[in-house]
Amino acid sequence: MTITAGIVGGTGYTGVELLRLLAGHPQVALQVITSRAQAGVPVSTIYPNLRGHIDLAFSEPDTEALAACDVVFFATPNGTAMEMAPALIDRGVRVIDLGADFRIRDLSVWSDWYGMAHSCPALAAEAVYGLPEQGRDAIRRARLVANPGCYPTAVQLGFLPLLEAGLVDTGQLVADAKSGASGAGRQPRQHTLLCEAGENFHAYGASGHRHLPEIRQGLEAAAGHPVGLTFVPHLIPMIRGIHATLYGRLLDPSVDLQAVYAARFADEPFVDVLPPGSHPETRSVRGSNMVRIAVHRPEGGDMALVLAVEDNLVKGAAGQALQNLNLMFGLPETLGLQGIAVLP
Ligand SMILES: NC(=O)C1=CN([C@@H]2O[C@H](COP(=O)(O)OP(=O)(O)OC[C@H]3O[C@@H](n4cnc5c(N)ncnc54)[C@H](OP(=O)(O)O)[C@@H]3O)[C@@H](O)[C@H]2O)C=CC1
Ligand SMILES: CC(=O)N[C@@H](CCC(=O)OP(=O)(O)O)C(=O)O
Repeated sequence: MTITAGIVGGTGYTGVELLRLLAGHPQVALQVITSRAQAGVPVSTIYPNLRGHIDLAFSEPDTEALAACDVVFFATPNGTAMEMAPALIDRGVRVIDLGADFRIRDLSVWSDWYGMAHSCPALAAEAVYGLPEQGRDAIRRARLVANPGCYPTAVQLGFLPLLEAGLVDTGQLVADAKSGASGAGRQPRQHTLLCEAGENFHAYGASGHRHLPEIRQGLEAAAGHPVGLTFVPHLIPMIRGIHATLYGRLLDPSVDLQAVYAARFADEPFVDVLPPGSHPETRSVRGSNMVRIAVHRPEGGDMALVLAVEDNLVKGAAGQALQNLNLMFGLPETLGLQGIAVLP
């Protein structure tokens, strides 16, 4: 079986990462790749790493061409997929949105954070949140998958075992997360210039970031009740990678956290629970779809401390999107995703 795929927004960092991964997937044939600014230009002219692997040129987004695909990925700014997805889904195309248009169930919350009205509420209600480790059966059946954000993937996976088993005070969760600059996308912006981001380190969005409601929604589903979460993102001077440091006050400090995490993720191909005492490094997942997690219980307190690392462009975006495609089309979940991280 060959699945035909299209990508809307192929020149951004998540789009090109998707191209790299699809080029190595044995059962997906890329048929359409769009960019308005680069229409007509061969993909390999912009991204020479794909020379000899992707023999296509960028084209203008065109519903007719995209409707001939089995699946279409949107790697576009927020607000684009919700305009184009309904026509494709009506034509029987399955859609995976790497942006945030379909991630939040409460559309008034979505509008507050994303600053626009939602143009297709019925589809938003139908969309399935694409975090396989929390609900892969619904993803298998989905016509429309909302691929999680990069921070939400690391933070939710890190907290899930604690919340599902009711082990922590869910009123006071803390997620302190650091991202490389590729998380801000390829559009030139002052704060990601080398001279601004290099040799520099700072928090941002400390009073509120748009990933807060997305993370909270997933954690509340895991806990079964409302949770209190403080989420503080930071920009660190590297290109790829997210490191999340998560804190939760244990209700029973004698619990064996290592055993809880090992059991919860034992059958997950893309979550690696490290041995006791480990400190995961972002480079241990660079270019791979793996999340590596270590759990600690620091001396002198009752805090559960979880360290989680991922590549924001792979498990945090394009890799997870391909994992979702595999589920949606009944393929082995790991197909095309078993590349080993690049280190150093
Ligand atoms: N960077 C990251 O780590 C992560 C990003 N994401 C999300 O993935 C999405 C893409 O991110 P990223 O790759 O960084 O994005 P970029 O902003 O770097 O790229 C955007 C792409 O979308 C295309 N595009 C822009 N506007 C439109 C439009 N109106 N219609 C059709 N195509 C359009 C652009 O091409 P052109 O303008 O030439 O058409 C370009 O190819 C975003 O929603 C982002 O929030 C999710 C997880 C992680
Ligand atoms: C470092 C950095 O700037 N990261 C981005 C988040 C990454 C992202 O693109 O998230 P969405 O998919 O939800 O848009 C930010 O904080 O805005």
